[in-house]
Amino acid sequence: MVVLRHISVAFSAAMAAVGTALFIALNLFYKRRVWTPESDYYTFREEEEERSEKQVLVLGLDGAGKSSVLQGLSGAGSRRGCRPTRGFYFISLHTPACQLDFLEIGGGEDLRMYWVDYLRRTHILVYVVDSSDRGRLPQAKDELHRLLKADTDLPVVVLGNKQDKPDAVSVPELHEALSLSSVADQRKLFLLASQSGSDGLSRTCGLQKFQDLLLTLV
Ligand SMILES: Nc1nc2c(ncn2[C@@H]2O[C@H](COP(=O)(O)OP(=O)(O)OP(=O)(O)O)[C@@H](O)[C@H]2O)c(=O)[nH]1
Ligand SMILES: [Mg+2]
Repeated sequence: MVVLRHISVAFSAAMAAVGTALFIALNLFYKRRVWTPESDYYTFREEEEERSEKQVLVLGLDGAGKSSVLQGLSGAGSRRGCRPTRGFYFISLHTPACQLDFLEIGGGEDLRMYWVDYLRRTHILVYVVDSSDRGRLPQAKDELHRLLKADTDLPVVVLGNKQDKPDAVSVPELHEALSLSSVADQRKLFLLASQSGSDGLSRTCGLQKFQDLLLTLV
């Protein structure tokens, strides 16, 4: 009986020792996986990047005023007669909430086929229309609807640009010409008037208002 009791005590002690060792090993492993300063730092960086950099894709027919709008936003002021964008134009805006990365792709016919490829990585689409180019409004509408079909969720801000021109169509006319009423029920869609000469954007839709709207949408 005494021998059996000794064996039982020894067995219990051995089990307790194995359990403790297992507990310490698991604890160390778990801590190393989750709590090392490095993993903490990378998790923080991923969250930080996720939170702080938002992509805004800027599209529209050639000559609509995309680069001029972006120059106005960047504070550089719009250079009248700036050159057509032959590829990309990029600016970043630093706001207290996040960094807005604007990417314009040129509106020339040869570049439009690439537009849809950039929808996937963007948070908002800004579509610029020359309100005074009445002859090309149907084309601007077709290109816009092609993009809307390719991405059915993306928030969209349409800028009816060149409102300073005497022959510019009004915002309600533009709404009609671009067939926006059907779209507005399906996604977040805004139509703003703009003019992008010197401080033009701040005079019409308002730089701060435009920026605030983008920040609510990202
Ligand atoms: N009157 C007037 N002219 C504008 C306005 N915005 C742009 N422009 C002029 O329109 C022309 C074309 O402007 P851009 O900004 O180069 O047009 P874009 O859409 O970037 O054109 P691409 O790069 O070729 O796709 C330039 O001569 C601008 O100065 C505006 O609000 N009013
Ligand atoms: Mg341009």
